[in-house]
Amino acid sequence: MTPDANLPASHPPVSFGKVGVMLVNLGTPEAATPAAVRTYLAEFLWDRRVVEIPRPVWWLILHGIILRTRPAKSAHAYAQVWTKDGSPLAFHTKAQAATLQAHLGDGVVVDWAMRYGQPSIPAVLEKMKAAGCDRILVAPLYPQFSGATTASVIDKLGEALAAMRWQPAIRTLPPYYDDAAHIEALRKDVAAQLRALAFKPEVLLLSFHGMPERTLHLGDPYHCQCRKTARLLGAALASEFPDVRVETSFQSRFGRAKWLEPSTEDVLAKLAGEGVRSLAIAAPGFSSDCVETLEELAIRGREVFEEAGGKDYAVLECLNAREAGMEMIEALVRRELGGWA
Ligand SMILES: C=CC1=C(C)c2cc3[nH]c(cc4nc(cc5[nH]c(cc1n2)c(C)c5CCC(=O)O)C(CCC(=O)O)=C4C)c(C)c3C=C
Ligand SMILES: [Fe+2]
Ligand SMILES: [Fe+2]
Repeated sequence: MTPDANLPASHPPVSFGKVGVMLVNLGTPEAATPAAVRTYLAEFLWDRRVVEIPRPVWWLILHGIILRTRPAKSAHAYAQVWTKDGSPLAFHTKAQAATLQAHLGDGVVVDWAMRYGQPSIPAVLEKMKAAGCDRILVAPLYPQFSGATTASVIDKLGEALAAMRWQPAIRTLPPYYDDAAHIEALRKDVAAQLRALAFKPEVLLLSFHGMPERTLHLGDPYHCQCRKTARLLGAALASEFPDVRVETSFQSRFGRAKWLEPSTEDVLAKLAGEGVRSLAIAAPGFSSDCVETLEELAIRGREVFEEAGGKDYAVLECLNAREAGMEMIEALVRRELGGWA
């Protein structure tokens, strides 16, 4: 459709007809400094989907305690994994979008956004609209659904759409925790990395990000979806690695409430204490490496395992923008675009 010659000069450009795909991940600080981490955490931890404590009480705890202490500690963790291209999470998400763009070709506009911080979902939505997109697939890059992650992306999207006069048609990518394409991508990628290790691990630990346990009792499917991913991946790996025992755990505990168990830290110490000497760890709940895999698992996890008597320890890479993961994302996206592109 061509712009209407009778439009007043003040009218924004009007063009239609393209399809957009927006990959969305969590978000990350702009720099590995306490100030930048504070800004990031202030937005992230104020989200009602993330912390469900009533607001006035939570404001006092967040601003009175957490934002005074945690930024320095977290900035130290980020500083250990920061790259010349910035935060690993942003770096990998950007690479995934570029690779997907190359796979899908110029007929589709691919971009990436972050739930917290930049590039924001509203800004990318406006950018896609300006590029002529009138149909947009929003793909939260979380295999397992949780209120704190997937639903929060949809909240932000709804908020952005509510502020737009003319808006595109929207589809969202469903969780893909048990999708055959996802399990096969994980199997291929994990198997290749296990084969390349200098040692044969006795245990493959699948570590997922944790959630407060009460969210499970309130009906959040996250825990069950993590368990199913782990069961399917374990079964898929069994024929090539019959002697590797697969275990599951939950990492990154935050706050005082009870979180999903068993905790990754406890499992690492327990396994080493029971005599396990060699262990590989994978994080199939993260679509890309980030501070939680590169610092918490690769640095602190190793310390826990070695201090408890473990010897050989390896953290496998997430799917990132490598072939197996990108083929899977492409397949899921193409399926969702059916009839659109
Ligand atoms: C993969 C799924 C994730 C779930 C579920 C999740 C829940 C969740 N997280 C916090 C608190 C923090 N998470 C932090 C980092 C972080 N979390 C995820 C993913 C999930 N979080 C990712 C990918 C990252 C890495 C971001 C990066 O920049 O690399 C952090 C910040 C780091 C720190 O200070 O430890 C916090 C805080 C809660 C409270 C929660 C569920 C309620
Ligand atoms: Fe988190
Ligand atoms: Fe963490």
